[in-house]
Amino acid sequence: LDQPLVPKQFHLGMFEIGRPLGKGKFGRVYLARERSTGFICALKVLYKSELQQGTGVEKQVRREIEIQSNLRHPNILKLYGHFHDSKRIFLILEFAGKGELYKHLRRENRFPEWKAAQYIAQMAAALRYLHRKHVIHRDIKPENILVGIHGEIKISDFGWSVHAPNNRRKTLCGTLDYLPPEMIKSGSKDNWYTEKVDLWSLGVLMYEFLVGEAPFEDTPIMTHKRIARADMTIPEWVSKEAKDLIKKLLVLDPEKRIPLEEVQQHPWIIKHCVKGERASNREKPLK
Ligand SMILES: Cc1cc(Cn2cc(-c3c(Cl)cnc4nc(-c5cn(C)nc5C)[nH]c34)cn2)no1
Repeated sequence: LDQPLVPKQFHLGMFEIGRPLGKGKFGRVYLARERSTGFICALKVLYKSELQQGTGVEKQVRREIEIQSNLRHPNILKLYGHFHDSKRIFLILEFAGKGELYKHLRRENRFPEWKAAQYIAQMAAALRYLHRKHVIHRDIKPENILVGIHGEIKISDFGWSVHAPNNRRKTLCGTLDYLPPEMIKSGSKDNWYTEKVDLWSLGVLMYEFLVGEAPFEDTPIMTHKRIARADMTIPEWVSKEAKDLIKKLLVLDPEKRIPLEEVQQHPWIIKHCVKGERASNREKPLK
């Protein structure tokens, strides 16, 4: 039943459009309801005119559709279908009831360790699923994560994801903060790299959840330098288990980064996420 939008041919008349939910570089997202079933979804509207400026964004949207349509995981935002008219492309997306994670992070400044650990555990599960399908997300950051009605996180925006191995250069747009050293290193023409890039970004994400700012946040030049040297300091008030996991993810050599299976078994994750943990060391009852 979780795929109620069965028809293969969708068109705009099938939907009642509700309030705008957000906007991105190339369009907007609206709350929408499919008329015949009452199914609530998020309709992402992209304007072809803005995509066709030869920036390769059109290929990204095609890749986003191709990749995300074939993914089914509780921590990955579902893409149910797509259609277009003369001027616009429409993506029918799962509605995430609690919106964009980065807004929660900005509002709360940083997350308590139990919440950050649950989010990182869910991210690790979603990335394991992606990597098993040889999909590298390549753009893991708070802005690309949504929160479902039960507080679970959902990776969205597969515009930058690719099927490994890939030697497409990632043109730099947006923040440098999350780029791994192997992607900013100049020199080799082919940016050939592996799923390990998502492990680095997971480490940056974990740091930002706990500290409230990214580990290499600085001027663009300095961020570049600090990433290339993995030059970060972790505040002393971060628990030693959390420090240990961050240091095992933010490793310059991609091959030496802790694998996702070991992330899920790490003491910091077990301490906060495994049911049946002694209540005494839990600030918040597990659901
Ligand atoms: C274009 C464009 C805009 C964006 C960013 N963006 C994503 C959403 C969004 C999606 Cl795709 C799915 N479910 C959502 N639920 C919300 C939401 C829920 N609450 C309570 N408040 C909000 C906001 N937003 C959702 C909106 N904008 N990406 O590409």
